[in-house]
Amino acid sequence: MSVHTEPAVRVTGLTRTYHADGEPVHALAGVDASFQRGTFTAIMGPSGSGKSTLLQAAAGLDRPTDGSVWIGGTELSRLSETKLTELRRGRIGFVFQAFNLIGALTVEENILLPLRLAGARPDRAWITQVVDRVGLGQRLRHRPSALSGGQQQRVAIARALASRPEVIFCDEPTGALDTNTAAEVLTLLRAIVDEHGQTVVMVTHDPVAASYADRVMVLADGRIVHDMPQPGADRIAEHLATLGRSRAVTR
Ligand SMILES: Nc1ncnc2c1ncn2[C@@H]1O[C@H](COP(=O)(O)OP(=O)(O)OP(=O)(O)O)[C@@H](O)[C@H]1O
Repeated sequence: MSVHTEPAVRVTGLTRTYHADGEPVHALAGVDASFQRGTFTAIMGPSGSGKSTLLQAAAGLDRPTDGSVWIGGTELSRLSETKLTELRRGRIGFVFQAFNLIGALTVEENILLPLRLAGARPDRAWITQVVDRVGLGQRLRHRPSALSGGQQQRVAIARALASRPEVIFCDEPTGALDTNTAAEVLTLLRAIVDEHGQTVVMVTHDPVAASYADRVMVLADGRIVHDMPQPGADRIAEHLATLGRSRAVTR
């Protein structure tokens, strides 16, 4: 497979079984998916359908029970914990709903932290571009507590971009933001894909947030039940409602 055409992320036969009170819970029941470079995918589905589990496994934060995860040409299950940590720091960005910034560090220190932990020298030209893109040039010396929620999430996005990762995973990145601030953050994610060719995979419950993506994948009971090119917020909402009705009938 050519280096240029291989997907940024590929998962095959991905299975994750938890055990709760001795009973198996099949959070992922065999998921196959590829995420091409320079694309923005939204992952949706009812609560408990396996969205976060898929994201965590694809990002190497959790080891699947079975199946494979590829980041570019690297298969994660073959890596030692040390190599997996290195890969996460250098080749993957992660944006959380709760921002997860370090309160004692400045905005600039937060953005550079993953590079420092990796012992990597920051690419100053790239960092300047990222800071400009997220609009935080005047805030670099501030602490996160002095910023609004939207600004804090933009710091988290800059931090995720600092190492020029192959993919950025976002778990409900706008879940804690009001509508206008959410729109700013989603516009930024869209621009990162369009202007920098980044790959973004985002879990969201919000059809409007998903309408910023190129593709919408819907999970139910640990499986992909819809995988569609951007259908628009109204059709996304219809698909989710249909799913809710059919699940209600089958239970
Ligand atoms: N650590 C765990 N131990 C046991 N079961 C778990 C664990 N983590 C997740 N699960 C179960 O796995 C299933 C999938 O969970 P997951 O968090 O991936 O769903 P989700 O689609 O992200 O849900 P939500 O939209 O509510 O965040 C659920 O049934 C959940 O209860």
